[in-house]
Amino acid sequence: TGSTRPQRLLRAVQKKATQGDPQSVIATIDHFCRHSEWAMNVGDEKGSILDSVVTELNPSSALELGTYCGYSTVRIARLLPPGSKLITLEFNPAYAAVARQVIAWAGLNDKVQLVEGPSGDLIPQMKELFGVQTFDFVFLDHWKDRYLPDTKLLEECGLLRKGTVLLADNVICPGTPEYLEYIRNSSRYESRYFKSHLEYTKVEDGLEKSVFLG
Ligand SMILES: O=C(NCc1cccc(CNc2ccc3[nH]ncc3c2)c1)c1cc(-c2ccc(F)cc2)cc(O)c1O
Ligand SMILES: [Mg+2]
Repeated sequence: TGSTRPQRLLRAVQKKATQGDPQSVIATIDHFCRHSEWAMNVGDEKGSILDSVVTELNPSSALELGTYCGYSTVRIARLLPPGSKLITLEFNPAYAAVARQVIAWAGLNDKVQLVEGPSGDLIPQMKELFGVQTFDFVFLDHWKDRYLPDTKLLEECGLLRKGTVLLADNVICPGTPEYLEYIRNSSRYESRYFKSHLEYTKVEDGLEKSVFLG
């Protein structure tokens, strides 16, 4: 029984990145994915767009759907102001186990709460389980056919407020057609597409930024 790709990614982080230095964790993962093994992290190009959206918003409460190895978790959490919280949901226990160690290596445990389970079950429990009122920022990067149902669930559970920003990865590749159709035609959102590339490739992909209007 050999190692998995997430485990090899984690080993690279623990070998090459500086403990407590989120930027070196990000750089190590990007190098690993570019020169050793591709992995489905948001990557450096789309990651810079993610950084600018988070920096401009300066969110106190943030939600990430789809942790994977924790790359975007680290990108987001490193930019959060003191006292703010990022809740990240991961369904796959093996991914969650790797992500916990990547987040710890980056020294971001006090800003991140990783919760294992499916978004469909956890979103309705956010208020009672985690004392969340509403989210200022949501990053969608989990199963692409869950983007739309989970966005509707966030609305129904009163977890969005006027001005909440949703940022969706992979709206071109692999693609989220139903989500794009809904969000771009809904009068309750103001959306903008940020053209980019699929992580570590020349294939087109992009991020859709949508502001909830209430
Ligand atoms: O599919 C993707 N990511 C989602 C994903 C995928 C697998 C497992 C999980 C398990 N995690 C999970 C699931 C359900 C969940 N519910 N609540 C939380 C939660 C968490 C999540 C993806 C694919 C590609 C891609 C691949 C190949 C290719 F050629 C081009 C592009 C690029 C990306 O950037 C991607 O993000
Ligand atoms: Mg993605």
